[in-house]
Amino acid sequence: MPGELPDLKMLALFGCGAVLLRGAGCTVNDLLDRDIDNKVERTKSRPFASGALTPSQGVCFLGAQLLLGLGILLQLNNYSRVLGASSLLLVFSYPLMKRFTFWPQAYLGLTFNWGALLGWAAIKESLDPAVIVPLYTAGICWTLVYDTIYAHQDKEDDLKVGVKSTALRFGESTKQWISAFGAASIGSLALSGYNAELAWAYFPFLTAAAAQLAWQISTVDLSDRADCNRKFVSNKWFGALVFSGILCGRLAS
Ligand SMILES: CC(C)=CCC/C(C)=C/COP(=O)(O)OP(=O)(O)O
Ligand SMILES: O=C(O)c1ccc(O)cc1
Ligand SMILES: [Mg+2]
Repeated sequence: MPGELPDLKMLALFGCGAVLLRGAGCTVNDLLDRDIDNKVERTKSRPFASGALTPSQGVCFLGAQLLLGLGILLQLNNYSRVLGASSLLLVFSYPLMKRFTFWPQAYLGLTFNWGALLGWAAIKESLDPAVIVPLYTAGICWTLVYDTIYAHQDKEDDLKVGVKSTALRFGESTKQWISAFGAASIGSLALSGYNAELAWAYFPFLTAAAAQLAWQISTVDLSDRADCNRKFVSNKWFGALVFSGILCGRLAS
């Protein structure tokens, strides 16, 4: 509702759900990647890659994560329960994509941003295409930016172990590609906010978020692993700016 704070119970449920599902995604990913991760310096000390945990212990842990996730999903409306459960198809198939396509980052985008659809559905019991299509698109384009930067950390190792990524696909043209995806993300966020009738206060935050994105893309040294990681992590600020913009755009409307 315009001029109101978001439902705090929903915010808490989605906060916990995001942490749980991201965790479950990491468990699946690290289980399926254990024979790749043990050949790569950055990942070889992970629990399954190093043998500290057995795959069956991993499956039990995954079961616990998914059960807790189910506890959250059951508190939402029926429409959202189906939508939320269907995200598991993406979560379970994501780790396989890096074996087949140079665009696993796009698939991670489809997976990671499912929550945007779910959030809308949980409140409205429907999906309004004018808002959620550009919102989901914006999330996918944003993921393509930060996960391509992330993948540049591993490009030499990935070549050795036969893993594909947009970092390898884009190569020397990475900055042009991610600039285009960054611009598409900002444009789509503007359209989504406009269609959701957010107040003017949303747009200064979106402008600041665009500046943050432009800063990371223009300053990242793609041949420096530490800098790639730093710029990847800096996306928490991009997320915080967009979130604050939505909040203020709603309060001021
Ligand atoms: C909800 C989901 C799908 C969560 C998974 C997130 C994740 C770990 C992505 C990176 O995979 P990666 O194999 O490219 O990265 P790394 O090399 O760090 O394992
Ligand atoms: O949650 C992670 O570990 C993660 C998320 C996004 C990425 O692009 C890479 C890793
Ligand atoms: Mg991996």
